[in-house]
Amino acid sequence: MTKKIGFIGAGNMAEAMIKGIIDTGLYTSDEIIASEVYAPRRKYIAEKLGIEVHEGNEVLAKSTKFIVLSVKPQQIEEVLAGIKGHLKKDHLIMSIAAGVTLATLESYAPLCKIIRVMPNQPCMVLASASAFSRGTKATSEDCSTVENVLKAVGICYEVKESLLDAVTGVSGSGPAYAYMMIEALSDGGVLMGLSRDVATKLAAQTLLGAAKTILETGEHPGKMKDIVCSPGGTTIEAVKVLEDLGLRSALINAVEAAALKSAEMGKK
Ligand SMILES: NC(=O)C1=CN([C@@H]2O[C@H](COP(=O)(O)OP(=O)(O)OC[C@H]3O[C@@H](n4cnc5c(N)ncnc54)[C@H](O)[C@@H]3O)[C@@H](O)[C@H]2O)C=CC1
Ligand SMILES: O=C(O)[C@@H]1CCC=N1
Repeated sequence: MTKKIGFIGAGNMAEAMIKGIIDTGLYTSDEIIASEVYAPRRKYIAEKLGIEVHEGNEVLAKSTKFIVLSVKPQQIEEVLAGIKGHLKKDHLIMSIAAGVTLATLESYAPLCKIIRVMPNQPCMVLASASAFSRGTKATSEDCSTVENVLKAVGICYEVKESLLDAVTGVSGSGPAYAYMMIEALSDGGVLMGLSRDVATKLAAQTLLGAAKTILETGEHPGKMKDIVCSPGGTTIEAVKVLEDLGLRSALINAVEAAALKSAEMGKK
């Protein structure tokens, strides 16, 4: 057991998390191992992040006690079946797969301690929002191990497993909604004559600034919205358009749709 952490599946999320963990100094690149079936991806990750990347998952299971399952939900069963013989009771498995329940994970790896996490993609810039639930064998120390990783790359909360679907709808899938908003705001800026580059940077910084304001002041978003809306001014004209077109209900329905999909995936 020479490595501190191992990622099975070196895709987008694994890359984002590993980059965040290295950048923040929690683990060094030589303390991290990954396994990945796709050869060009192995080469890319090894070169970009300077970590050991293997084709098979067995080496990884033998090299570390802390395994992150970062493959797609549909691949979890096959991956765990493939390394079952190497999984011992001191292995801690952190799954980030959407919709795969603790009960399902525990049925695939009955000896192991398991924690189910819903992170989000901005872990690569140390600004992720995650939540986790512990399985029946996971100890408080295991939760701390997982929290150390999640807190190194952002904020995290422990929640009841039944709430992880809601977390998926808000923050797991949420970056996609925010990227769409940035893209659309930028389109609006271009429509009104700004260059694409300036419009995108202004839009992104505006979402970042609004988010920082809520997190740092703890103020209600509605109160801050009111402060921006001058009586008879420009913003309230735009707010009326957004209300007429249903921005709020579109977002509420989007969160519900993603959460329901996550719950549906958990029933399989
Ligand atoms: N993309 C996102 O923003 C988020 C994704 N998640 C969850 O994270 C997990 C990974 O998602 P992504 O990184 O987006 O997917 P991805 O498709 O980019 O990464 C999965 C990687 O696993 C590799 N792989 C497939 N089978 C394998 C096997 N048997 N052994 C080793 N490697 C194998 C694939 O080649 C691929 O590189 C999913 O379960 C998803 O539900 C959770 C939160 C956010
Ligand atoms: O779309 C998905 O299924 C994954 C889980 C949350 C974000 N991406």
